[in-house]
Amino acid sequence: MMSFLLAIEGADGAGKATASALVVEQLRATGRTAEVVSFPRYTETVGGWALGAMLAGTLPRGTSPRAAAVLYALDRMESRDHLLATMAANDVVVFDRYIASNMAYQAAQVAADEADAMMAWIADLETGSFALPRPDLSVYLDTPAAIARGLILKKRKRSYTDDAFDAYEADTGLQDRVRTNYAAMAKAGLLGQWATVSTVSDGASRLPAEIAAEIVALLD
Ligand SMILES: Nc1ncnc2c1ncn2[C@@H]1O[C@H](COP(=O)(O)OP(=O)(O)OP(=O)(O)O)[C@@H](O)[C@H]1O
Ligand SMILES: Cc1cn([C@H]2C[C@H](O)[C@@H](COP(=O)(O)O)O2)c(=O)[nH]c1=O
Repeated sequence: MMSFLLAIEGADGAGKATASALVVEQLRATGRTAEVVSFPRYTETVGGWALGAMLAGTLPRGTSPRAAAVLYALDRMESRDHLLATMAANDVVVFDRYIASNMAYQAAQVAADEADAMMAWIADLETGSFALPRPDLSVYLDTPAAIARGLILKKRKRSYTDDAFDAYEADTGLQDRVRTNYAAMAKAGLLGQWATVSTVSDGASRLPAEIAAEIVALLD
């Protein structure tokens, strides 16, 4: 079975996990098989464990953007069998973050004139060297910074840290640059087709089920 690969992307606290779960629920209600695969897989892979330590700030040394990119790609590479099995068993696989996350976040941590090269290098590493499949559609959940910050505080306790904000979430400048990168990637169609879905209306969060329905409609 050829499954449709849908990537839900966005800054921290954009509402990706919530939307991904509801998209799967709504797809199943229409008779399609669907499952979420969430990256990083903190408790399932060596790369995921190392990323948890990096985000918790407990790694002994700082991690360069390129080294971090390799760890995120490694987490997906280690997940290859799980990914292929999920694809074989489902009409739609919904990624709660995928390769575009690596491109948006690591390009946000290098000089502006190196950002495009960083994105191209990551795309080549993951889809070329590591032979990971490209998404059929990436959806950028566009959530304003102030709202996303509030939603991060509502998140459940994480496996890798007790802190309210991990290292990337605490860096508001990084989050702003990540948003800029996502908007540019969606416009340029990097990695394939994109759609942008706003999660707010009149300055307030939209209902999660309504956001998910807009995403499901994109597949139809
Ligand atoms: N549209 C929404 N309206 C109200 N609350 C929401 C909405 N979307 C998500 N939330 C809540 O915000 C919190 C964070 O949401 P979620 O985990 O989906 O974000 P995320 O983008 O996956 O975060 P991260 O990438 O940082 O892990 C959760 O407690 C969730 O219930
Ligand atoms: C998959 C992936 C993630 N990141 C960044 C984005 C977040 O700040 C953290 C952890 O993700 P979570 O959704 O909060 O659990 O890691 C990244 O830089 N590159 C990636 O490939």
